[in-house]
Amino acid sequence: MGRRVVALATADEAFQVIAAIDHQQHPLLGQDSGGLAGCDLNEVPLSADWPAECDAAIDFSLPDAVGSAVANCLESKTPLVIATTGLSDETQAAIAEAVKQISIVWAPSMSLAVNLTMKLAEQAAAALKNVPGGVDIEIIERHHRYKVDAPSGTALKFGELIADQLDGETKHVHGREGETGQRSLNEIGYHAVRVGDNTGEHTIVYGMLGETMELRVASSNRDCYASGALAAARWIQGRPPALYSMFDVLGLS
Ligand SMILES: NC(=O)C1=CN([C@@H]2O[C@H](COP(=O)(O)OP(=O)(O)OC[C@H]3O[C@@H](n4cnc5c(N)ncnc54)[C@H](OP(=O)(O)O)[C@@H]3O)[C@@H](O)[C@H]2O)C=CC1
Ligand SMILES: O=C(O)C1=N[C@H](C(=O)O)C[C@H](O)C1
Repeated sequence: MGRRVVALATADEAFQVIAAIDHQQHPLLGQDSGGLAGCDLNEVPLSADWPAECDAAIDFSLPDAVGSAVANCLESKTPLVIATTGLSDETQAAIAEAVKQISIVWAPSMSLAVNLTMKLAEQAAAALKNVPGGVDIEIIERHHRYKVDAPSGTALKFGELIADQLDGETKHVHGREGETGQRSLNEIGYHAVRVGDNTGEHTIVYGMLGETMELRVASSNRDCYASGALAAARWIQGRPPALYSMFDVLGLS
């Protein structure tokens, strides 16, 4: 994702890439980040050091690395866009503390289509929850074989938003195996498929007695996430310290 953010930012006059950051041991440190991203050389070498100041930072990294991005942005008072998924409770607590001083956009999907589908999924859950016979809601996500967290942050967010629309307590069930017994009506099922180079696909199934409805959103490359993160970096300029979501950025709140 870092490569696509650098490539799209380089191609857009509204942005100037001033740093490209990876960890201390990365074998490509020192190489031109434009070259690594497959675009024009930009004389910004891949580095482990954060700049003293910049207008905004975008984090697509690993769950364990997000804490250091938050700490660095706090030090330089830099607005931060966090796209990394699978964050620990500790990192989430660090974000909650940081937003007292800096503005942060945090979302499991930067894609416009995904965020719009989340709104439709909420609406569908609210409309179908009292249907005669009940509705079974299952979330199926597909991603590339390299993905390290499951289910996707996006699938978890879909589940959270849908659960908020349902009555009573929702059980979140991850996969099924063996003698599971009959499905209860108060659960949301999650299924994480890992296949090839799939760049991200989510299907929300609403199964009723007599008919089934599905909402599906799929990317064909990863630029929807990179361009969404850049839009968030632009949107966050001048915002007061707070935790924002892509719903805020996209005007979907
Ligand atoms: N919100 C959204 O729209 C999207 C979110 N994502 C999420 O973004 C994250 C990154 O995805 P992706 O780009 O595919 O993952 P990659 O593994 O391809 O890239 C992560 C990069 O972060 C580097 N890294 C590791 N530790 C640190 C550190 N301490 N500081 C800086 N960089 C570090 C890794 O280095 P090394 O390779 O050496 O480990 C690697 O280069 C995932 O959590 C993914 O789920 C992905 C797409 C969209
Ligand atoms: O790792 C990925 O690729 C993606 N991760 C995000 C997630 O976990 O939801 C977003 C997107 O689906 C791509």
